Amino acid sequence: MTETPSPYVIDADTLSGGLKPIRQVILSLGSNLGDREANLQGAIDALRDTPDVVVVDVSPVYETQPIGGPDESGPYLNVVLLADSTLSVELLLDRAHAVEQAFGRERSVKGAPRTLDVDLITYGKKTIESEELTIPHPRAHERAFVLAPWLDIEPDAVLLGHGPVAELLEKVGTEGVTKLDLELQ
Ligand SMILES: Nc1ncnc2c1ncn2[C@@H]1O[C@H](COP(=O)(O)OP(=O)(O)OP(=O)(O)O)[C@@H](O)[C@H]1O
Ligand SMILES: Nc1nc2c(c(=O)[nH]1)N=C(CO)CN2
Repeated sequence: MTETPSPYVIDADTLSGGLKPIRQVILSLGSNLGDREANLQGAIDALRDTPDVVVVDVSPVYETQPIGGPDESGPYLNVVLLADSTLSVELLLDRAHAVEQAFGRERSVKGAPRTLDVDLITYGKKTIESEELTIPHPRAHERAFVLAPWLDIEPDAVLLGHGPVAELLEKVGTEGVTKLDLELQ
């Protein structure tokens, strides 16, 4: 007797053939050197131009006092992006670094003023701990410059391993973090 394949049984090979899961990712962008607004807008444009990355929302712009870094560091402009992506987390980090480079980012001492910083805050519900990458970002939970703009675009956001972003921001406080009347696209 020959067996006719059931049309209702999903073939796992077909599913894995080229189909990759879509992850919701949160990215934090910061600039405290040069034309800060142009740097952030350029970075958003570059991320929008990235294949397999769809920028879903951009937070309002915040002006924030620098955390760490040399004494002469000036204030940052910070935004948070919500995006959907089928890129692997490694490719996403590569792209983040390429975008930083394109905007003249120089890597000198840790925390030095920078034209552009792109941090991966979360990548779906994944936790990752490798030499190059820690996901969720290990300092996101204590950074009002990440939490405040994130909360604006995702009021019920939860930071994996730490809890609701609204509660984290309440703990950290919003001193030194000012929402500007400025929206980037
Ligand atoms: N979640 C992450 N997002 C971005 N970079 C990360 C992450 N986890 C680890 N890294 C690694 O951190 C390295 C240093 O990043 P970077 O120079 O932007 O640090 P920083 O912005 O000065 O400080 P911070 O890490 O506190 O934001 C990167 O080369 C990258 O490999
Ligand atoms: N206000 C502010 N401070 C920072 C920032 C930043 O984006 N904003 N980024 C840092 C390294 O990622 C270190 N300190």
